[in-house]
Amino acid sequence: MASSTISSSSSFLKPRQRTPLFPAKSLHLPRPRSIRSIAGDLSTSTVSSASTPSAAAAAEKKIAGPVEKDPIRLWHRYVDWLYQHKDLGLYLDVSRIGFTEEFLERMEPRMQSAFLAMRELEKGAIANPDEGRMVGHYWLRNPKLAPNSFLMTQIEQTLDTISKFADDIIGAKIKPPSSPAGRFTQILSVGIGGSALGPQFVAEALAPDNPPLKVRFIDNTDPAGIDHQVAQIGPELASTLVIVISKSGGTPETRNGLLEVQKAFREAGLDFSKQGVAITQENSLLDNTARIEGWLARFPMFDWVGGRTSVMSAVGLLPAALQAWELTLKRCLLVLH
Ligand SMILES: O=P(O)(O)OC[C@H]1O[C@](O)(CO)[C@@H](O)[C@@H]1O
Repeated sequence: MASSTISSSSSFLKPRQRTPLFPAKSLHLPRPRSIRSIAGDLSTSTVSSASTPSAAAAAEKKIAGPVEKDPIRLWHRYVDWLYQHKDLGLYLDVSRIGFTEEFLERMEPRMQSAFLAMRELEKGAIANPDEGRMVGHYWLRNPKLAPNSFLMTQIEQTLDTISKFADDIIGAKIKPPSSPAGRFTQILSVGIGGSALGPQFVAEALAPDNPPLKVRFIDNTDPAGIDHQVAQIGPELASTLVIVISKSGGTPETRNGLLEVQKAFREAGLDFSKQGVAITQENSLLDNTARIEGWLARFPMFDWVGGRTSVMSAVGLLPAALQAWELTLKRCLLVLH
């Protein structure tokens, strides 16, 4: 989501003479609902901010006008208010929602302050005050949007490292030490919640039918589930790349999965460190474990990327690259951007 698109609302939402409220790409399409239910929501939000029942009723009148029934007036309202985003092929008809002009005027300052907050957020404001963090996952899709050159370089260098590592794994320049296949054939992804959803999305939605490395997931702490995955891998454990993903690096469920997998490696007489990869924040427990044990590779998870929005970080892109998603990583970023 580029700043330029957040703030440039005016060309998209009619009427063009009025001050537009909804910017092109910040609109979230509601589920199809009846006009009355939407108008009802508007009334409810007003009621909650009004102090007395009569004040609430008055405010309700101002915000939610009657839904237009007259076909000519409705047509003009439609022409005025049809929202079009030609690039996205998106049309949204808000004309049948019973909002009034006064409602729009009252909302304008609130919307402008929301846009301002969004612009600030994109420029790197601390948007997560509890943890003192920026929120910048969209910089991953276009590093030039990052608020400073350090972050931009960090994103670009990580991309290059992911590309090279994936090429080396697929091209068998980096091999598992004891595999009869002489190359990695499987990925076992260990991580839960936000650290599993991105790789699962990539595997389900983007990977080709027969990727060079097939992927399996340990995404909860169920011992039977973990055993099941390990048993299904069987002798191919010797050619399995284990990617352990945890932003915090300390999630107990993920650590349980890791310990179980490491036990399976020991029992099979395999050296886990030659097949283990960590994706985590620098200096986390997982990062330190991987560094001290000398794992095959470590990739960063930036503190300004939330788990559930991490698919365009190493969390999603390393599995994507290893499954040879047909586009190169940079092209894929371009497409998603
Ligand atoms: O990536 P981490 O730090 O292991 O965190 C995993 C946990 O964090 C979340 O992604 C978000 O809180 C949860 O879904 C999950 O339980």
